[in-house]
Amino acid sequence: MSRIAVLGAGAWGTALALSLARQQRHTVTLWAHTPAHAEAMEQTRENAKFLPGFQLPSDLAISSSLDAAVDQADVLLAVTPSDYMDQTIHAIAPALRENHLFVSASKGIQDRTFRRMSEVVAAASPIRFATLGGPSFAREVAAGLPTAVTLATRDQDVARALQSDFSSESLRVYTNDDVVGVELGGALKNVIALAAGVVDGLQLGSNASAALITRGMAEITRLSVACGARPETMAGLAGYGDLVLTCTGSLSRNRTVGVELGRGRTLPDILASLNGKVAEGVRCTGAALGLARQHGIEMPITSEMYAILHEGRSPVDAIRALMTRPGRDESVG
Ligand SMILES: NC(=O)C1=CN([C@@H]2O[C@H](COP(=O)(O)OP(=O)(O)OC[C@H]3O[C@@H](n4cnc5c(N)ncnc54)[C@H](OP(=O)(O)O)[C@@H]3O)[C@@H](O)[C@H]2O)C=CC1
Ligand SMILES: O=C(CO)COP(=O)(O)O
Repeated sequence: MSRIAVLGAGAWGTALALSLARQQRHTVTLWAHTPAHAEAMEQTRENAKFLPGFQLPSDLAISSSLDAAVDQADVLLAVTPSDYMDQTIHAIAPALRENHLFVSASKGIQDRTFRRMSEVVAAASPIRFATLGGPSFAREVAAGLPTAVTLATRDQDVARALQSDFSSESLRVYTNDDVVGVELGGALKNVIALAAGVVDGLQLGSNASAALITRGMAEITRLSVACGARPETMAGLAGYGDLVLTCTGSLSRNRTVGVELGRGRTLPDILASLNGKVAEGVRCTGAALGLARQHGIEMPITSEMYAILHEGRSPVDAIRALMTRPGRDESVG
């Protein structure tokens, strides 16, 4: 039994809190950063804003006090959008104890610094760290549908403890010591999912979709390995698994943003219709390119996606540019 604080009451934080609370062996608190959101969930026992349709069990505590949530927990499961990770770890740093474990379930890379979430956390605190990745739409986890995820940490004792805490009949948890690979797999697939959505929005067919996903994986792997990841991690749940899910699943917000771009809608219009829900790939595209430049890695799909998002490039021109690049040997990656 563990005392777990889920920091972030969006769709994913709520689904994980539900999954943990339903095991009936942990004490679980779900922290929302606004009192209004916490009060609404408390009154309705539902997260109508981000994950409607699922009843929150009465023993799942809801709080808008970060200090209280952290003080009463041993495991801190951070599920904010990645651009709030820095703010969150700095806010809780003074309250952290030696026995606290910090698990990041956010999928992103910090703007400007190009830091992964483990690096953002380590810059603020020496707390023991793990990251959760893999193909896991929040709604399906909340519905109790079978899901497999990867939990990565360099500390084997932490890996075993968290694997036991998170595992249930519907959530199968694999461990991995490749934190870099799991973090970059989760962050970079969002960029490729945007591009896969563009391909579908333009109705370019199944051949194009399969090619985009495969060549997307090639560039994700190139950059991740250059950053220290193992190639086999990229072939696992947090790499290929999450890429395939997000590029093909209709529940993906990143893919949905890409589909709408492909259909000709503008980015501000699409983002406004997300109503505060995060599509991490939109911000991560620039950070991924920055990281790639630091490592001298070519990222053609990511570059074209950046041009569509931020430089007014038309989706049709971006696809033409990708198709007419100089010939390449597939065996070099
Ligand atoms: N949705 C999914 O299926 C999955 C999402 N993820 C990842 O989980 C992370 C969170 O995504 P998700 O739960 O979907 O988010 P949602 O789009 O559902 O919700 C947005 C979240 O942003 C939070 N937020 C807004 N402003 C702040 C702030 N100032 N400080 C802290 N939090 C803030 C909201 O908190 P509040 O509720 O308190 O207002 C809410 O939790 C992302 O990195 C995403 O990639 C990973 C796997 C699956
Ligand atoms: O990361 C996810 C599933 O593993 C969710 O993807 P989206 O953020 O695109 O919805």
